[in-house]
Amino acid sequence: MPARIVFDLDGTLVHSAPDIQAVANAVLAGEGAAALSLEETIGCIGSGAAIFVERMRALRGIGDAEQARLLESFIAQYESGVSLSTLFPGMRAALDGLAATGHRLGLCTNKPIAPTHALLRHFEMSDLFESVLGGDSLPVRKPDPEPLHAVLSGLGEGPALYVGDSEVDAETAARAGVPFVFFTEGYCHLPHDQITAAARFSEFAELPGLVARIHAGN
Ligand SMILES: O=C(O)COP(=O)(O)O
Ligand SMILES: [Mg+2]
Repeated sequence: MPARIVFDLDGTLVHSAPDIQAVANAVLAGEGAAALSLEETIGCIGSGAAIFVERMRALRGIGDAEQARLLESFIAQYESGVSLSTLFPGMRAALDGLAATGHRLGLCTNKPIAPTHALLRHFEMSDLFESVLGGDSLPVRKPDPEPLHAVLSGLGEGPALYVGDSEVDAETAARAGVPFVFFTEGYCHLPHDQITAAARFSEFAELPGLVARIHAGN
């Protein structure tokens, strides 16, 4: 039976941290603050742009009074940050294969919707997803289950799965009552044995088999 398969974006489909790092460092340079390493950047990703900027400020000792101004500057530059991002190996082939099998694909990310669409356009992936929501599309964002429910409603009926890379995604899926599939090569902030998942994978070539197995109930 065709399933509704919803994906996270940053750290799941796309290694986008180098672009986010570049935008963050442009903002920090304007403040005369030291640049973030890639590792520090990854530690700030997962809960959307406002939390990213809060964590970035905390790392560099920049006070709360600067939040609104720095967030505005970060958002203004975010859409242009696509050229340093790369697709996780085998991702496109796996998703094309799932779509060709009749599964309906959606995207539920905490990245704001404008840079989300910019990244999808850059990688010519917009047509893959029938339903797409970003971190600023609704009044609430992940780990609130509402965005995942809303993306799933856009995909009609059928069994559902959420595929993501972080503790935020695992919590979202659990709260939505949707089985979680954990991609282990992304930006998770917890030890992987603390992530509850119906299945986990490190290579996209494994994903179509996992989807078939989960829906066969074994
Ligand atoms: O932008 C973020 O902080 C996280 O984005 P994601 O939900 O696609 O991982
Ligand atoms: Mg992610």
